[in-house]
Amino acid sequence: MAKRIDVKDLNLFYGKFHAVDGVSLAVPPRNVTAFIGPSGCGKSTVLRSLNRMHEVIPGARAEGKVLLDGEDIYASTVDPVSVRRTIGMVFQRPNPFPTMSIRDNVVAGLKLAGERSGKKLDEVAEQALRGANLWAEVKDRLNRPGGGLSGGQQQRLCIARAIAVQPDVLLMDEPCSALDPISTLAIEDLIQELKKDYTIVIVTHNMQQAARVSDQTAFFNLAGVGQPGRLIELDDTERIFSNPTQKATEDYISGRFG
Ligand SMILES: Nc1ncnc2c1ncn2[C@@H]1O[C@H](COP(=O)(O)OP(=O)(O)OP(=O)(O)O)[C@@H](O)[C@H]1O
Repeated sequence: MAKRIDVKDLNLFYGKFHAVDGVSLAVPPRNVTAFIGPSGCGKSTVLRSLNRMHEVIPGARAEGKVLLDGEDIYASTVDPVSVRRTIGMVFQRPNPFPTMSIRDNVVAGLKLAGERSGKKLDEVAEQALRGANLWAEVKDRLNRPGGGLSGGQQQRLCIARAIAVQPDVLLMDEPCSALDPISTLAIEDLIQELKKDYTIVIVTHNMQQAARVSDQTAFFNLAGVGQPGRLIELDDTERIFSNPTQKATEDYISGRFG
C-alpha cells in the first residue's frame, strides 16, 4: 500500500509561464507531509503534478521526475489514468456526485474499473466508509443521495471514495478550508488514522493544522509576482515551526508575511 515519493528537479509550466522551479523532495511512506507558503507559490501546482493532474489543464506541462517507489510516473510507458488511481486526490470543496447514493459514491471508481458484484461493492463501501470514520453516521441511509450529507460528512465521503480503490498515496488540497472547526477536527483525526496505511501530502493555509497533522513540512515561496515558486525548506514539522534554517521560513511562520 503506502509508497514513497521522490520528486527530482521538477519544473512546472502553464504555457510559457514557469510556475514552479526546480523542486526536489522526498516523502516517506506512512507519513504526512504538509505544503505551506503564501498564495501563488505553487503548492497546489506541485500537489497536482504528483498524480499527473497538472497536465489535464490545457497548455500545462511538467519537466523532471516524480518517482513512486522508484518508478517514474512520467515515464512514456505509464498510463496517467492508472497513476491517478494509485495516487488519489481530495479537493478543497467536497465534490460527491450529489444525486448518486452514498454507497454508489464510494464505489464509483470500482464500478468504473468493471467491478459488478453487488456483494463485493457492498463490502468495499462498508470498509471505505469505516476507514473514513463515516460508517456509523450513514449506515442506515446508504441509498440516500450523497448531496444530502453535511459538508464535513461529504468531505469524509470523498475520502471514502478515494480510499475505496486502495491507492498508495492520498493527496489533499486544503481539504478543510470549506469546513467548520468540528468537521475540520474530524478530518484531522482521520488523517492521523489514514497515515497508518497511506502516504499523505496535504496543502494547507492553516499553519496550526500543518503543525497538528504533519510529520514533515515543506515551505514554498516566490520572489515576486510573475516569478516561479520554489521549495525553500523541507524538514521535520517540529523543526520548521521551532527552529527553521531559512529566514524566509521563520518570517512566514511567525506571520511577518503571507
Ligand atoms: N490553471 C492555471 N492556468 C494558469 N496559471 C495558473 C493556473 N493555476 C495556477 N496558476 C498559476 O500558477 C502559480 C501557482 O499557483 P498555485 O495555485 O499552485 O499556488 P498556491 O500556492 O497553491 O496558491 P493558493 O495558496 O492561493 O492556492 C500562480 O501564479 C497561479 O496564478
